[in-house]
Amino acid sequence: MSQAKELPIVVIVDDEPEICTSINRCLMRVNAQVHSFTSPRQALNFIKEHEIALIISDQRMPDIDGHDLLKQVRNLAPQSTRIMLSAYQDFDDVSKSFNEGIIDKFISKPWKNVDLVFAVENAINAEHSIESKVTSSKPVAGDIIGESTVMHTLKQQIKMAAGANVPIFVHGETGTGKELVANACHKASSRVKHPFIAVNCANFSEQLIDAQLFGAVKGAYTGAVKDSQGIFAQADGGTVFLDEITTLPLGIQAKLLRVLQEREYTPLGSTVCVSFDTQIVSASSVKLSDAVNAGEFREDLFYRLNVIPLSIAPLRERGEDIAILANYFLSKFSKEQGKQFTDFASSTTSFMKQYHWPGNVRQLENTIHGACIMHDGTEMTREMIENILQQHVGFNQNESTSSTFIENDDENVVPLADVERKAIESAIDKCNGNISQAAALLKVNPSTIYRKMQKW
Ligand SMILES: Nc1ncnc2c1ncn2[C@@H]1O[C@H](COP(=O)(O)OP(=O)(O)OP(=O)(O)O)[C@@H](O)[C@H]1O
Repeated sequence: MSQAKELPIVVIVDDEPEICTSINRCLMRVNAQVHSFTSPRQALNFIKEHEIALIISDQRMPDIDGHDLLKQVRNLAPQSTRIMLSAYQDFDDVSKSFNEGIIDKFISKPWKNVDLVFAVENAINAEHSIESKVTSSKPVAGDIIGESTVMHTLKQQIKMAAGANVPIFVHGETGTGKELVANACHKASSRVKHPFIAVNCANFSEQLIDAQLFGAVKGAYTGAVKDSQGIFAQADGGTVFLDEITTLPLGIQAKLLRVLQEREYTPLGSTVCVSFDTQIVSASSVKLSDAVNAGEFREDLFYRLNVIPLSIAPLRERGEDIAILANYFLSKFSKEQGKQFTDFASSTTSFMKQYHWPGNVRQLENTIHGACIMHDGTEMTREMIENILQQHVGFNQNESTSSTFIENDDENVVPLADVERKAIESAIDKCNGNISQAAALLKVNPSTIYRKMQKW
């Protein structure tokens, strides 16, 4: 066999010959044989005769569209990596193709060459290092623990969203792992070697968040004693994670919209425009659409940021993940604390599966951490967990019909919002009204409490 034949085969399909040519040019430095087709039918005929490693297809084509083409390729060459090129407005269709296992990744048009090369090289390297490639085992979103169907779907969506180079919005209750997901999107993209910088929008006044994001020149506001670089500049080439985006003051919402539209910003007090290249991931525990309806968030900014929406289910809705996460945290903290814990008593596991976890994974993590510090033994009992919950959120061991449990009897079910409110109010009471201390007890940001109080 000649050297050329051993190179992995990459197929490009786009009805526009210029697009084929520019992808070809972009992949010139990739170690692969690249074949391009303007006709999906010709591409299929080629694929029937050759073992391909990867296919990049346009989404909208006359005759056979990208979805149908890649579906056929999945059947003909299930081991191949399938990338769809798409204008992001078609995200719903792309998402469907993805969930059906038809595509592995999508890249928006116009694409960045670095993203395309990164995706192709990754796929080819994976292909070469693992004889039989299993798509779901690619090392993406690896830090996210969870085997439930919803978490599998989320991990797939992260793989797809990373590198698409359009804004991603992550929604989930407090402590569900929004920052973790944002970071996974960063790590799975070609921006991985550049910084990932997170900023909690709720922690600042309008002026400070402006300076924090876009920088400020000396004297722009009281306290600006020297020029400062904003997060957009610091994260250049990487990712900016804007947490609790709905708390952004309206003035900054307007500025952010302009910045995203024009791809440049002006530091506070300056007249010089600065262009930037960063991926934007934003997140909120409030649905963006709800914030828009409540008049707290600009609708035009909503459309800009919500291009790829990712949603994380609350922990209580993914029972099988509770045991997996709990075991992971037990082994981690037991080791860290020099303890002997190796397992949970079976009653502990069923207790943890029944509990509502209003603070989600963060609360589970902190509870097990606390139990590892405060208790000893080889098996972690239900009492140890209850004891920590009692200290943190005033959980009452004697209340058999405790509102913190998921009840089977519909009439006794207490809305989660009430459970959460009770936990927060009880923590605030314990701290004599000190929100920062209450937040520390609940292991959430003070901004989370302020936001919820505002809502009540
Ligand atoms: N699926 C998961 N696997 C492993 N750790 C997780 C997972 N989800 C969350 N965590 C852990 O839970 C904690 C909270 O996660 P994170 O800060 O990402 O949540 P969040 O939704 O951004 O919280 P907040 O709404 O308060 O900003 C972190 O320590 C994180 O590592």
